[in-house]
Amino acid sequence: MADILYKAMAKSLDIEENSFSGQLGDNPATHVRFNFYPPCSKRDKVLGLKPHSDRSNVTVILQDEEVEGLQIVKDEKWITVPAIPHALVIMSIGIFKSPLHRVVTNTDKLRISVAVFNEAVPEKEIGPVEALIDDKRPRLCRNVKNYAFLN
Ligand SMILES: O=C(O)CCC(=O)C(=O)O
Ligand SMILES: [Fe+2]
Repeated sequence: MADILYKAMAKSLDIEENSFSGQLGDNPATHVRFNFYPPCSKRDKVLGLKPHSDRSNVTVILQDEEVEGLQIVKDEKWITVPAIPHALVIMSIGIFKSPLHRVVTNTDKLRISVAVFNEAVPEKEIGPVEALIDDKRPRLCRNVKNYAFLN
């Protein structure tokens, strides 16, 4: 699925279809995290997951269909991502922003989510796609290997 997303992202930027997937190679690393948030009586004091950005190239989240909790920062405010049945939340880095996000707790309902992280294997060097760099949009970071260890 990540490959389909990388290709769609490249297409939307009008660059060669394999610009992102080509960099990650044939076998990018996929990690899956199952999150379980028990009900919490101190909702105002306890977070399910503290504010963070994912280090992956793309994160796909299957949220609990009934219980909201995921929030992202937009215009310096926390906004709740709606829980839409069967919909996936997709986060990325770079031009497609990786929002700072957190999970708030719920007083009487537990919440479950599944996050799938797709990223380059450590020995693969990744960096900004050359076709996206120009005078108006200069390179913002160097190429890196062992990306996971830098985080
Ligand atoms: O539970 C969620 O909706 C988000 C989980 C998350 O951000 C993560 O596992 O990195
Ligand atoms: Fe996350």
